[in-house]
Amino acid sequence: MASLSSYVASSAVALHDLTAGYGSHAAIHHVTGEFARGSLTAIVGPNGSGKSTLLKTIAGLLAPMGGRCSTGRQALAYLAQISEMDRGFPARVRDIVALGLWQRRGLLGRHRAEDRARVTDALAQVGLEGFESRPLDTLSGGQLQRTLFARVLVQDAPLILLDEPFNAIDDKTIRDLTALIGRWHAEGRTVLTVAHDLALVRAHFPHTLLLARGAVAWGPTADVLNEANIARARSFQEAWDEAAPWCAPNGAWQAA
Ligand SMILES: Nc1ncnc2c1ncn2[C@@H]1O[C@H](COP(=O)(O)OP(=O)(O)OP(=O)(O)O)[C@@H](O)[C@H]1O
Repeated sequence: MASLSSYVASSAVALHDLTAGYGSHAAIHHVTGEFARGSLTAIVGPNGSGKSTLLKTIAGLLAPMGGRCSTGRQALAYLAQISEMDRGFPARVRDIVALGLWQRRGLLGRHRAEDRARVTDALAQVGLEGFESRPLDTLSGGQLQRTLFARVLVQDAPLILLDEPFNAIDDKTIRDLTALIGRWHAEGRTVLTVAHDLALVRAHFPHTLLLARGAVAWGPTADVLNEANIARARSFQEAWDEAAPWCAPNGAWQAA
């Protein structure tokens, strides 16, 4: 068996017996596995199964309650669910996209001509030419998601975490954004995407993690998304008990 250090080095994200949640409530339990460098993985599961919690923990926004989550300190781009965003924030499209530069320039750093060109180029790549000055609160849902993808483009990170990027957007936007995700994958980046549409996952994501507070199945999408696994994930959800102790002592949610 590989040592933990070689295991971590060969992966972009390594989870070891990871438990994470809020206060005393563990939302994900005893998850162990790795996202290989350069892999493209969909994270699927019922509502409340811990998908966003896992992404937030990988992004470093939540500390593990138990176990470990290692990203090897590589730069990462994290896109929260659009519903978590304050659409009334007084900003223009160019400001939101330029936030992707902060690791390079600092939050208050002056932007150079090359930075402005980068922002303009990223907007063109997501089909938003000429949108630089548009206030955030005038964008449609699809335009906002395209703006956020432009920010990820500008960030140029090797690890990309996307939380439900296909929610409430039309088919054309979904096609354009999945093409962009496919390009990031072809460039060798590691991409983790929370998604609900299993047909879309089967068509575009080579790997899948099926989550129901623990990893029900994790591997090639065709192996993971079978009827038995999907039914198992659903049954975990139906068995959910809000008053349960914070964590099954034997890691009962873990994949068999
Ligand atoms: N900030 C929070 N404080 C307390 N509990 C939370 C918080 N955020 C999420 N939870 C709880 O953690 C559990 C997992 O939530 P999470 O958002 O990770 O699920 P999800 O799989 O992303 O769901 P969905 O598909 O509905 O977005 C749920 O029971 C949820 O109520």
